[in-house]
Amino acid sequence: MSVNLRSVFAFAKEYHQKKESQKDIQYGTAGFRSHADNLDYVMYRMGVLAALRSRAQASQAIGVMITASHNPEHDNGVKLIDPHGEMLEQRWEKLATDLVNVSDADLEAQVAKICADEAIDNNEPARVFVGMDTRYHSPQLSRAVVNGILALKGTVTEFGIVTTPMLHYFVTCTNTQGAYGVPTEEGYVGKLIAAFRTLRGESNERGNYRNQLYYDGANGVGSLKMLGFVKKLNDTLNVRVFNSNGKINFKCGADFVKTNHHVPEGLPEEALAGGRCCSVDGDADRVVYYFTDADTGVFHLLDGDRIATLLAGYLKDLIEQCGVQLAMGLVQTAYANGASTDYIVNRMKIPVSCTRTGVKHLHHRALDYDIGVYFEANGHGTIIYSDRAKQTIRTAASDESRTEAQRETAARLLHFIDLTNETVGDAISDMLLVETVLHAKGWNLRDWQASYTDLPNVLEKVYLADRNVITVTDADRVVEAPEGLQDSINEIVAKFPNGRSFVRPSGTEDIVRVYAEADTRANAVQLSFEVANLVYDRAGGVGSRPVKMET
Ligand SMILES: CC(=O)N[C@H]1[C@@H](OP(=O)(O)O)O[C@H](CO)[C@@H](O)[C@@H]1O
Ligand SMILES: [Mg+2]
Repeated sequence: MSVNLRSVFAFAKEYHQKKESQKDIQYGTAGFRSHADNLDYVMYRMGVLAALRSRAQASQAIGVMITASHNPEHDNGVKLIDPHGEMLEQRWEKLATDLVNVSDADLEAQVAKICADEAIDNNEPARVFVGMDTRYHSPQLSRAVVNGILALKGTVTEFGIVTTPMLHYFVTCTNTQGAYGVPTEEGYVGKLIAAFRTLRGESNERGNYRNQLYYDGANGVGSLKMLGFVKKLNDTLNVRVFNSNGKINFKCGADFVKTNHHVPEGLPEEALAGGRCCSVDGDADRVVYYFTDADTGVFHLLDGDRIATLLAGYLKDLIEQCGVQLAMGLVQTAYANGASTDYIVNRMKIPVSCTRTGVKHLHHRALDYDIGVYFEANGHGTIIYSDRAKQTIRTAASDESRTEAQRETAARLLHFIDLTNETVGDAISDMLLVETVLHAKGWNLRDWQASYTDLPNVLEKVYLADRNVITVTDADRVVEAPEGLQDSINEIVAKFPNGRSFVRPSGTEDIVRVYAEADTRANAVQLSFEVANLVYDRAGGVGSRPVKMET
């Protein structure tokens, strides 16, 4: 097989043209994201790049996921998945950005340059997996990706509509020759359900834990797939799925619930009486829990920080019980609530590190531990176990010198590992892990919430003429430019007890995010208001000034 690079250009010129007026875009926190109307040429070129990436990685399978996750319906996006199921290597993000931003006329030369720089032999096979979310424009964009792969004579496997974490899983299973599981939807569902059933044991209820969950599917692929799970779960877990047929992420889903601190629309009336609820996002890689107090009507959120503490605490107990020595650590971002960090370090005695925003950074850091638990506050995260950890636990499960209880605990840990989608944050897998721990402890959400009290916090958006005038360092916590801005933020923060605030340009939207937390809601709101206005003044704010949020 020989590849004529001219075909890449000819194909693009004929079917996937880039407009002259198209502005440059960047491979951001989670790939390219934009209005769906602007993405056809981006998709085509990402198909081309995925084929090149596969060849650069000894013809291993590469994933291309078409989704804009929690963004509104009119947006779409694309992200690439590397051979081990992780996000695309950062060096290649730059290649992706450059490839997307050249003109059609320069496309052939740009592809040739990547081939030369990366020593890619286009006679080698290229293997690419393609998946998409439920947005109505995803199938059309998927055609563009497939055409890009075919222009480079790659082999395409189309998985159709899948969650982002499912596609990561398929890539990993394939490149491990099945060691991680069977790379099909049945293989994925079967692995999770088998582990979940075993961990649940005989009884579906225990202590304060009730076998009823209300699940907001964000009108996306997460609801579609959950409905499939529900059939197979039988009564092991009663899940009532809602928001399965409307506009994606519209007044629902994990991002809406976390950002607005409010129940989603569509929540069944009965759930308001203290029912255990969760929301996933548009591509089902995030999950948050919540309940409404039946007596007071107050809404309580259990976010990604909370999920991290629940899972890490449970794992720590199991590890101690089975008497193995494994180093465990937790990874957060600057958006983690200060109270959660304090609880993990001082009460749970688990080391915590803080990385830049974006799961690729957290995942990378979590690899430093035998058992690395990482979660963003918004509910995106997972647990990864080193080969050493798996081997140690496997040995303990059959070690006759240990007590029977220790062996059983080790066996339980192995099922817990099987229930985890280690490749990336996975709303469904994470939800089943949370359900497993709550069931084991006999907890309702109030019991879970009692472990620590969140500091009141605010997350706000500020619109600037160019968000990139703000640059940050130290895991997003310190502003480098414009000069002097950080000093001014520090002066404001110092006025508030337990105050903390930072700003950074978003990697997924054309905005700057301001985060603030303090001892009271009123103080968090005031702190955020002052910092947002400071940023608006010093960094070129556009549109109306930031207003004060409700307290
Ligand atoms: C504050 C926040 O939640 N930021 C999100 C958001 O990134 P931004 O770069 O902040 O837009 O989307 C990312 C992708 O889903 C996610 O990883 C990240 O945590
Ligand atoms: Mg998502």
